[in-house]
Amino acid sequence: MAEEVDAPVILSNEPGSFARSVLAERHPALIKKVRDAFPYDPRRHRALDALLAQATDGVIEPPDPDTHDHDSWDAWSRAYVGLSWYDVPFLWAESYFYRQLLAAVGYFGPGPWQGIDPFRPFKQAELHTEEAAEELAALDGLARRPVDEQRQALLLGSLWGNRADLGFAAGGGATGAADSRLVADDSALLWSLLPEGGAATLCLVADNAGRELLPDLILVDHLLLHRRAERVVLHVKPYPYYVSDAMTADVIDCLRHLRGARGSAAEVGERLWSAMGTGRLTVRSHPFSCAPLPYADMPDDLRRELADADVTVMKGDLNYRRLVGDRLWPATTPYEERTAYFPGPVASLRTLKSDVIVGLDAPTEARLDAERGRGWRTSGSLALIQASV
Ligand SMILES: O=P(O)(O)OC[C@@]1(O)O[C@H](CO)[C@@H](O)[C@@H]1O
Repeated sequence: MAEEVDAPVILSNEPGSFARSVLAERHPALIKKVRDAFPYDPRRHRALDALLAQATDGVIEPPDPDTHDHDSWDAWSRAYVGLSWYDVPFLWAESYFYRQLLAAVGYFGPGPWQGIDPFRPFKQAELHTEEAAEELAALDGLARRPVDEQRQALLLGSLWGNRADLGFAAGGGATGAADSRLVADDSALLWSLLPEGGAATLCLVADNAGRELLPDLILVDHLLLHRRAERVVLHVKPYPYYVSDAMTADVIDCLRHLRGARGSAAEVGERLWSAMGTGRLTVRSHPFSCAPLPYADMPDDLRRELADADVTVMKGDLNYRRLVGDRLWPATTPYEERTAYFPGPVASLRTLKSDVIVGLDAPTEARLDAERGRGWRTSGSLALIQASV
């Protein structure tokens, strides 16, 4: 969809910028981490080394002709092949990096490494942390609180769960900053879209696995149990992406983990397991979830599907960038304006981990700039709940 906009697209070539640090520091560190986490053969090592050289000092190479997604990536990369990774849109460069990393480790196969998620060890470790255990144990106390209070607490749990992003942690970002707060809170509008007994369909576009997906699933259970949603469609990624993004395997891991816990957490796990069996909870993995494109360019089948939902909730920073467009918008650009193309009501639950932000009022922006300098946009210590109908 062609759009008349003049906000600059985010590239990674500005010295000192957040985007540049992701390509120059985060991606090389990630290659090393993946290389060390598996006993890859010499061929995989060579492919990873080649990707490291290419992505840091080289130019963009075309996708391998033998891969299943060659045609899509060939079309998406035509304008960028031969250019420096730093001179193309940040969103595109990151997405292609993850796709090339998977190709390097043999994920797309055929071969012995086909389907082996290179990020799985890190996602698994997340599930078994002390913090994750404490969060599940806290559900027993929450179950004794009034239902409205539970619902709001679970919404905030799902929102702040977005800080548990392993790509972000690899870049040294805050994971539990003390100065956390919301810069926008449309939760009342969001709840008005999910009235009790309203037989709503909620589409939840998930972000990270592990410590973000657990609270997402716990929120979903609450909404199904208390009839704020009759049906929930959970969108996950079809392949490993942005380190810790959730796939179907990660949903299953979380459900098993919940069922194996004690008390309220185990009950949540049992209910969600049955909800998948009855179709009240469905998992979807649309190929567009890993496309290097904004949601404004979503294909018609996905558009139709999202149009059927009473509300779509987008989790996380990357979904936010794709929803409003990965550009340096004035922060006071209305969220409604940037999401006007969306086929139904949409909400964002996101901690702020990149330069993109819309929907702020001018005094809030001025206060944040004065109090925190420009770093507030990327530190992960602030969050927002935005919605438009
Ligand atoms: O979507 P998520 O998990 O909330 O965040 C993904 C993220 O860490 O990745 C990008 C850098 O790699 C940032 O834009 C963003 O903060």
